[in-house]
Amino acid sequence: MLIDGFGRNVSYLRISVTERCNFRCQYCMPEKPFSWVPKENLLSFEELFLFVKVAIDEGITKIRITGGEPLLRTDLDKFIAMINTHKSGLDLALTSNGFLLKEAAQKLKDAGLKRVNISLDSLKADVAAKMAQKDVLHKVQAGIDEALRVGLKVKINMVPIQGINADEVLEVLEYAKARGMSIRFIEYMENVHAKEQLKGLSGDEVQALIAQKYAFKAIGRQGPSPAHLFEMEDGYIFGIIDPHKHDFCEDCNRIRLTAEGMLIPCLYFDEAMSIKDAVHKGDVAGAAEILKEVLRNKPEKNKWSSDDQNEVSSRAFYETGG
Ligand SMILES: Nc1nc2c(ncn2[C@@H]2O[C@H](COP(=O)(O)OP(=O)(O)OP(=O)(O)O)[C@@H](O)[C@H]2O)c(=O)[nH]1
Ligand SMILES: C[S@@+](CC[C@H](N)C(=O)[O-])C[C@H]1O[C@@H](n2cnc3c(N)ncnc32)[C@H](O)[C@@H]1O
Ligand code: SF4
Ligand code: SF4
Repeated sequence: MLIDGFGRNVSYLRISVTERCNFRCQYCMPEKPFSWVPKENLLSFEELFLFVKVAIDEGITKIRITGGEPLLRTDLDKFIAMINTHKSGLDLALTSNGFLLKEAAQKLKDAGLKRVNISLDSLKADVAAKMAQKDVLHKVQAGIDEALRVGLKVKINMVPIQGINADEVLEVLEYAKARGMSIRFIEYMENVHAKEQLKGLSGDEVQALIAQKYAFKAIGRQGPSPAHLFEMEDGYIFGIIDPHKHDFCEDCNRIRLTAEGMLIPCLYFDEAMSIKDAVHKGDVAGAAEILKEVLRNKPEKNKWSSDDQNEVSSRAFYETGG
């Protein structure tokens, strides 16, 4: 079992397999030109796998592959199969923008992937194009359809931004509901890489929009997940991730590994330690020691709820994988 410095049980590893992305979302990496391709000193899947085995042995039971856009990394299905073959029964999931999913879904499912969380910020082609700075909607919807068709569990993530897609909360909720998918509305988390002056909808504002049409009641959180859940009268459940109001850090169960091997204890802060040398050398004991050291230093909580408006995270979501 992995216990951090605040007594929290850490059982969830998020692995970002690349910083690269085929979108330029306003809230994530809007200023990078599409021609920008970060020079990544990527860990190979074999090196990542060595760490994954260490982490599983120490108590990790949930693994999420993210990015950047993880589907840009060739042979991702093979990496997923390596993990699944090593240990079945893991909660093995992916977070993707969905653009390349139509082609990949069947292979990922066959490799052992169980769930995929897909970002869908709008159902209007022009609004989706404004958010991602690229014409994406048609391909994303095709990716969603295919993921459902092959039997993956699909969850939708939406980040409502005032003046862009905030008026579509109900439509996206109904789209997800009609297809039997969960949905979470995520408050925009300020960080220095996002477009300046973006204003996200608060969780309370999202609730008020949904309440105009539907009755629902709060049912709390499910385990250590950051989403607060709400149940509609017909039993459909949606979630809201609102770090500005709620301190879900108190039972945080997660750590993050970047594509270059930085082990990050918290989404908000810059602190990290590298596992690169250890995995290059195949040093299992060294990798386990770094994991424990990072956990000893895991911060208590983020600062998005701070009253200080100058508190902005400098951690890039596309590096950490969100
Ligand atoms: N502040 C904060 N936000 C988080 C954290 N984990 C996830 N989020 C937010 O939720 C977004 C989507 O997370 P996902 O990649 O779908 O993963 P997840 O919420 O763990 O998904 P499930 O396993 O399905 O519950 C992230 O990109 C963040 O914006 C966290 O530890 N802290
Ligand atoms: C960094 S992306 C990586 C995976 C994939 N490219 C995608 O978009 O789903 C993971 C999640 O982070 C969320 N995200 C990115 N920047 C964010 C921000 N500033 N505030 C809140 N969520 C953010 C996205 O909406 C997405 O759901
Ligand atoms: S949120 Fe995901 S899809 Fe959008 S730019 Fe960031 S990494 Fe790419
Ligand atoms: S902000 Fe940091 S401490 Fe809070 S839930 Fe996210 S990773 Fe955990």
